[in-house]
Amino acid sequence: QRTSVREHKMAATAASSDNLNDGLTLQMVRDSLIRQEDTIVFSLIERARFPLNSPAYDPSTPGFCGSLVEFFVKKTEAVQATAGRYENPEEHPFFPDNLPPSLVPHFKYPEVLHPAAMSININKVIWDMYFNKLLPLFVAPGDDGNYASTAASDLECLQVLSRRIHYGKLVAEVKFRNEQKDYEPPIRAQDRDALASLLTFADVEEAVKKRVAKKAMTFGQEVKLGDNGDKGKYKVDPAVVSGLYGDWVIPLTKEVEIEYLLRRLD
Ligand SMILES: C=C(O[C@@H]1C=C(C(=O)O)C=C[C@H]1O)C(=O)O
Repeated sequence: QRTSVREHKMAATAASSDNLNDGLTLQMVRDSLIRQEDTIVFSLIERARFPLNSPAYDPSTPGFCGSLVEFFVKKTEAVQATAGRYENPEEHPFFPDNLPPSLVPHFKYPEVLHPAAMSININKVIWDMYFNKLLPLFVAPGDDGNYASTAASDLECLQVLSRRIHYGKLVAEVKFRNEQKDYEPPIRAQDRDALASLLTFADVEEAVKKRVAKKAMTFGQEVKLGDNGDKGKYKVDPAVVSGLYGDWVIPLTKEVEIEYLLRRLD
């Protein structure tokens, strides 16, 4: 389901099409982002099976020291940390404080990124965007009592969005390597705006927004035998998905790219 740096590297070795020492190309990174769109759209569709279920977000749920969702995410992240999830540089916890250590044998992930990448985690912003802005746009109001399944679905959405957005580190690394001479002056000047315009490809962004809307139509239609289903009725509104990308996913990915580049010469 996931395309990791390791898979990119294996593909790169097979294709041997590039002279970078680990063979990573912007096209490979973009192909992974495109694949991740499928997972994101499906996760939103899964979450939309449940209504809002606001008791899951009540910050004063007795016995939980925070909301049920917070409790669920913290406990799940602790289990996943023990199983080694956050040893992978592509994974970022939402509650990084006091996570237990991994108990699985150390795997040597390829060192593609500058070490400063480790200090970048914008999951607080992603959490706030997801619960306060996005969720009310694509789930129906109401309460069906399925709070644990709702929390599990929320965590899935949060993790896939976080992975996509933090992939900006890899995007930035490849762009930096491809055009080092252009990137160095604004990095030395710590000039965010200049970096933002260097790394922006408006045509790619437009294509991403159109494609995710199309994926929401394709994956979110009612599939029926014998007729063409309910035309125009989708499990998640395609406009909400392209809005999610245009308003948050793309800008936050670029924010990660900029944060990474600012530290790239440290
Ligand atoms: C991720 C990239 O960087 C920027 C962000 C994009 C995105 O988040 O989809 C698309 C184009 C660029 O403006 C990229 O160039 O692919």
